[in-house]
Amino acid sequence: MPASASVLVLNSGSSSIKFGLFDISAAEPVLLCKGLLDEHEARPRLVVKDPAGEDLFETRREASDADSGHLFADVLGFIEDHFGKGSLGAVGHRVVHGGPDYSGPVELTEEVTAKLEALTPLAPLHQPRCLAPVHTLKAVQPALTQIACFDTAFHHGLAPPASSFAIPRRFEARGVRRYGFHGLSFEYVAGRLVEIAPDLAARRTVIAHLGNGASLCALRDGRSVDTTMGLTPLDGLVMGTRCGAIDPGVLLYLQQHEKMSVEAVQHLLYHESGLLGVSGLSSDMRTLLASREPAAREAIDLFTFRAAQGIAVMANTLQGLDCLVFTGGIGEHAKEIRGAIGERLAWLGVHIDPVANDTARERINRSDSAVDVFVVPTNEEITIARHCAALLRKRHTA
Ligand SMILES: Nc1ncnc2c1ncn2[C@@H]1O[C@H](COP(=O)(O)OP(=O)(O)O)[C@@H](O)[C@H]1O
Ligand SMILES: CC(=O)OP(=O)(O)O
Ligand SMILES: [Mg+2]
Repeated sequence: MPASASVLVLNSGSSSIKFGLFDISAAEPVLLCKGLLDEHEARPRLVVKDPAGEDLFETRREASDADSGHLFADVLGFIEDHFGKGSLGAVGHRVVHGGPDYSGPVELTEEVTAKLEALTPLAPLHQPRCLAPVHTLKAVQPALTQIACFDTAFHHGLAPPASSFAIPRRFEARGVRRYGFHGLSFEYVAGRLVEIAPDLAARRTVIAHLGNGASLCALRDGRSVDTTMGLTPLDGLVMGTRCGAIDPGVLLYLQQHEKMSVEAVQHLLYHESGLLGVSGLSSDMRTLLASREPAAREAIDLFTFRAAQGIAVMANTLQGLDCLVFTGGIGEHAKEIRGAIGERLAWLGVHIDPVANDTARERINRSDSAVDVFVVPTNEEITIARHCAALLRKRHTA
């Protein structure tokens, strides 16, 4: 491989840290290997697989190594051993919040990194996890180019009224508005839709990204015109441990009557709510689907009720619905959830074919469905690799 021809992509989500190494010497990035940094086990683990999913490498850290940052350095070591010294041209990071200033990828200088760290109160579950590896990798290889790609960027064109909150306007001027997240996923899925169903791609589409975090995006002409997450990734749908949209009076009540501190309310809403809070069992949809506990069923019902409700709201923004796409861990794998959401939306002309839904091979609607329904596996990592490759090329030709 030519020197500096690859990009390492890190995707730090709320429940997982995934990565991919891409060759960017051709127009379209090619996956060389992928992996997972697993912090949930007693000893943090790094697993690297080839593009087909066969194991290439695995290492574990001591339990005392509470900071899994060392694992990022292990990834660099693996790349040097396997692909040669100097083969890595840059690292691309998924950064959840880009704030008002960033509508596209940006190089992570110290100034930019500090600016993004200041946004931590707006994404406390994600922003520190996204930015921690920037420091670790800088300490190991100070000369390495690091690039941030934002969840918020895809929604940068959101305009009032979709982007506005009904509070005095002076707050909007200070950046208090709907930003929206999961943009790297929506961008990828919108691109795939152009390939799968070119006649539909410009039409009224809702993409349902249902993972540990969950949100909806309404697209017209492939662009975001509304979304369920807001200033923070707490708004909108029921999530693994997040509450989604909630009467803001509840927050006041918890502070005034339950005497909870701001930090305690933040912890409750980000870490203890959602599927976990309602079921009292788990934030993981697989566990809930396998459970016979009534509380698990109640959590699932609330999840599908609110997802269907949100899709109807997005359809109203679009003044109709032509196409519905499921993605994310739950959207791609949980046929029961897709089926239940479809049933709640039958009045809107959503009719899912049970056999196609079982196999989840792209199109899953019945032939008499007014709405075309698809399952499209997301790929935030390749979206980041594409952005990094474009930025590096621009820098080269500048
Ligand atoms: N086969 C499956 N059936 C049902 N749910 C699944 C399945 N596989 C993954 N999930 C769910 O997907 C969610 C994680 O989604 P994912 O998009 O991978 O997370 P993240 O938001 O961390 O990127 C979990 O709730 C998990 O239970
Ligand atoms: C923004 C967000 O909620 O991301 P994730 O689903 O990866 O937690
Ligand atoms: Mg995710």
